[in-house]
Amino acid sequence: MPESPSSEVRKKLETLRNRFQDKTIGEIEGLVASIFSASQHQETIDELVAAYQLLHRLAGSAGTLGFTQLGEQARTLELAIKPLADQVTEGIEKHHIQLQLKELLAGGFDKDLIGLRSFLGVADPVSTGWHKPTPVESDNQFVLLILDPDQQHGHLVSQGLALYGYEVRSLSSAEQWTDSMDDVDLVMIRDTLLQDEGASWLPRLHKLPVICFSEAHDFATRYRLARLNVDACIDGALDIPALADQVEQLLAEGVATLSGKVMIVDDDRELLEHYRVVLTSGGMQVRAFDDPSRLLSELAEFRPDILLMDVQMGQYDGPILARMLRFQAEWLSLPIIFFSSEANRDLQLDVLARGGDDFVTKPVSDEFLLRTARIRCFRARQLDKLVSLDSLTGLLKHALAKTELNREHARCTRSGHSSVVAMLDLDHFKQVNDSYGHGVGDMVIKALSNLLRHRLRNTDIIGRYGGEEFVVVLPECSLEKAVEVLEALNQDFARLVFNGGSEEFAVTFSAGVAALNDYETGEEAIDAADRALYQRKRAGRNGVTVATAEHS
Ligand SMILES: Nc1nc2c(ncn2[C@@H]2O[C@H](COP(=O)(O)OP(=O)(O)OP(=O)(O)O)[C@@H](O)[C@H]2O)c(=O)[nH]1
Repeated sequence: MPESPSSEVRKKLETLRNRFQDKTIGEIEGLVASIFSASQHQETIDELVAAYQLLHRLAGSAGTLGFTQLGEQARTLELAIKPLADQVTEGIEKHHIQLQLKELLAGGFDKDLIGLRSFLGVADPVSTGWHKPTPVESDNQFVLLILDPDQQHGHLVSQGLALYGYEVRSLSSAEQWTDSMDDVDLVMIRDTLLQDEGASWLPRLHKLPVICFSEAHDFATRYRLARLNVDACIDGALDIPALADQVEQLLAEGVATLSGKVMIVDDDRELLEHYRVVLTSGGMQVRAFDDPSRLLSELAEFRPDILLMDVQMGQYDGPILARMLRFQAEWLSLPIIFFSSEANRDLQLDVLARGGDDFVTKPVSDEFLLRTARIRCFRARQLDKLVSLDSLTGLLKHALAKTELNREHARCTRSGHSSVVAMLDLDHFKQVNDSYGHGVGDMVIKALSNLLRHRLRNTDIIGRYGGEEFVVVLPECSLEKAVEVLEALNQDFARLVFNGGSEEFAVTFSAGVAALNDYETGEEAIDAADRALYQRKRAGRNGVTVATAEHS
C-alpha cells in the first residue's frame, strides 16, 4: 500500500531526530569533559565559552527537534554557566573563575550536567497533526459545495456560479456531505443547518472557507456564525455577481497562504533540514542553506516572499546581514524574521531596530513555524499586489499588463507559436452608472474580471487597461480558438443578472482580437485589437471582432 503523505513526513522527521540524537550524544560527552577539565586545569578555562555556546544552541534546537526536556534542561545549565563564560570573555582572572566553577559543580551542577544525556532518551511523540497534503494545483477549477434545504435556491446559485467556471455541487442536507467529498474548496451553507452545534460534519467546516446564507442581522446570530467559523454572510436574495466576488476573495486568500516562498538560513544543519521538511510538507516552496555568504545570490535567484534567519551563524551575525540586505532597494521590503534562543526582549528589540521584522523564539513548534510562515507570506504577497494589481479587480494594472504583453510578443516571435491579444470594453457602461450608481457599476466591472480570471487559463494575462476596458493576452493560442473562447465568455457574461436595487439588469461587452505574431511590436498588436473593438462598437456592440492583419 502506498504511504500516506503524513506518514512520509513523520518518517523524515524521525530520521532527523535520530541524526540529532547521534550527534548530540558526542557533543554532550565533550561538554561534560571540557567543563570538568576547566574545573581542574586553569589553562582550559577558556573552553567555558564554547560550553556555554553549545548549551545555548541545544536550548534552542532540542525542543524544535522534539526533545523538549533536553532543551529546558540545557536552558537551565546555560543560564547557570553564562556569568562564568562572560567573565572569560571579559578577561577576568582565571583562578577566580575556576573557584566559582568548582562551587557551581559542588552545588549540584555536576549531577545535572552528567544527567543531561539521559534527556536524549525522552523524545516527544512525533506529531504531524499540522500536516495537510498539498493540494494539487488545478487549472483554476475550484470545487464549491452548496448545502441548502431550499433546493431551488441551491440550484440557481449552482447555475450562476457555474458560469464563472467553478465546479459546483449542491446538497439539500448536510448529512449527505460524506468524507468522499474531500476535494471541496469552499462551502456555502444555509444558516438553519448550523443550528445543531453537535452535528458530526461540523468539524469539516473548520478547514474550509465558509459562506453562510442568512437573513438574520442580529448581533447574537452573527456572533454565533462567526464562532462556527463562518467567513462571510450573504443574504438569501440572489445576487450572483456579489456572491461570486465573495467566493473569489476567500479562495484567493487560501491559495496565497498555501503557495508562499520561504528562504531559510541557519548554520545548524539538523534544524535547517527540519524546517525544510515542515514547510515543504505544508505546501510552501523552500530554499534552505547553511552558508550565509550565499545569501545575495540565492535571494536574487529564488526571490522569496519572506526570509527566516538565525541570529548567530558562526562568524556571521544575522542582524548585520539584515542591515546589509537593506542596502539594496529590491530587498528593502523583504520581511526578515529571526529565529533566536534569546528570550531577552531588550536584545530582541535591538535586533529589530537593526533591520529585522519579527522574532520567533526557539524552540519553535512545527505548527507555529508553518502558520507564522504562511501568514507572513500572505501579508507579503498582499503588499506586493497593492503595488502591481488593480485594487478593484485584482487584475494587472495597465503598465504591468503592457509589460507582460510585450514579453509575450517577444516570446511568440522568437519561438514561432501563435498568441493572441484582445481588448474588451463594457457596452453602454455610462448608462449603468447613471441608472444604478457607481457602486453597482463597480460590481459589474468586478463580475467581468472574476469571470475572465476563472474561465481563462492560469497562464493567460489579464489586465484592467482603463476604467471599463480590459486587455487579455492568450499565449500559445490560435486566433480561431481565442475567438471561440471570447464568444463563449461574451454569451455567458450577458446571462449574468445584476441587482440594481429596484430592478434587475444585464450588461454585455464588445471585444476586438488580434494575432500578436502578425505585428512588429506588442504596441501595434494592441492598437489593432483596439481598432477591431471600435469596429465592433460601431457594428452594434455585444460580440467579438477580429482585426484584419496588416503585416500577414
Ligand atoms: N463604476 C465605475 N465606472 C467607471 C469606472 N471607470 C470608468 N467608469 C465609467 O465608465 C463609463 C464609460 O463610458 P463611455 O466611455 O462613455 O462608454 P460607454 O457608456 O460604455 O459606451 P460604449 O463604450 O460606447 O458602449 C464612464 O461613465 C466612466 O465614468 C469605474 O472604476 N467604476
